[in-house]
Amino acid sequence: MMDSALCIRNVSKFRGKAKVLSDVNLTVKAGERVALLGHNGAGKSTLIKLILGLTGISSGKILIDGAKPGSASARQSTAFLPEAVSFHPALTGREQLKLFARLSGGAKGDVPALLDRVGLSDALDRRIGTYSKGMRQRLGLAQVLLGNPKVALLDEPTSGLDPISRQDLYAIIDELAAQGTAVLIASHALTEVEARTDRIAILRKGEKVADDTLAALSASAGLPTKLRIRANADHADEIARTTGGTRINGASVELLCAPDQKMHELRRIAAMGDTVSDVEMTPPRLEDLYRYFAKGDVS
Ligand SMILES: Nc1ncnc2c1ncn2[C@@H]1O[C@H](COP(=O)(O)OP(=O)(O)OP(=O)(O)O)[C@@H](O)[C@H]1O
Repeated sequence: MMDSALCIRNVSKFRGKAKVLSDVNLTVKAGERVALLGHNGAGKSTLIKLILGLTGISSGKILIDGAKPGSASARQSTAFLPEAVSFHPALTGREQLKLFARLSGGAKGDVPALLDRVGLSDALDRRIGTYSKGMRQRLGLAQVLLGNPKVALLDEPTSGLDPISRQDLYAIIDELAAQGTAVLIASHALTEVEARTDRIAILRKGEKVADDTLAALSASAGLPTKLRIRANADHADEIARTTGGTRINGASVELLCAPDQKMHELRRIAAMGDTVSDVEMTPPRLEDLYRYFAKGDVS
């Protein structure tokens, strides 16, 4: 556990008398991309503030590459991209990155190549005041890349961006992880993080209620897979009767089956021979899992 770039152990946080984080454990290894999900007020921002050393831990421990939050070493190892990153509007993208490199001491990199990498080469010498929100987020990520941090904390990095900009941003996040940075992404954008992270952690009312790969969370939640069976000719009624499924239109039958029943059902459908023309399988999505874990459907 201690070899993780980010290690959060039994962390609790009180705000006055209210316990806003309760005994949270979370680790992120070098090169790992972990999504931090949770309802409004679940404690995501508080956890990020604790990692950044902006507010004190009530009990437990956080280590960033072995260093305590807020220490010079931890600050050197950590990068933070807020939801709406802001820079001095009078600086150009090139000036901002050069300034950041100088202020952060060790950051070295080919600034024009980096701005090209994040799709800002045309805006290199334009004032940031003229940048769109997506351009500012890209510049923020360029800054994160330049710092080559051990841990990157990204708070809703794609909020308010168009679909192409979102994809571009995730490609840059992948690159950040590939260079060995441990990436923690706080987000409400379930579909995005489903495809672009290695692990999902879910907070509910300050407690971590899930932390695993999507596949493992699906297995532990035991949520059903949807099978849609398409009938040949007019065999839909017969298929519905045999499987106990529901007719959803003239030619198809829908059936929900538990994970341990899936293979059994598929064999049964295969045995129906030519009455079936096709079967589509839809496993539970992160949205279903999120509802299960975050909304308290856990029994
Ligand atoms: N400075 C503060 N003083 C008192 N209570 C606070 C403070 N900041 C946050 N809280 C409370 O702590 C709890 C967790 O808030 P937090 O902002 O961490 O949630 P979040 O998961 O980031 O929510 P969102 O998705 O809305 O950003 C909430 O009940 C909030 O009201």
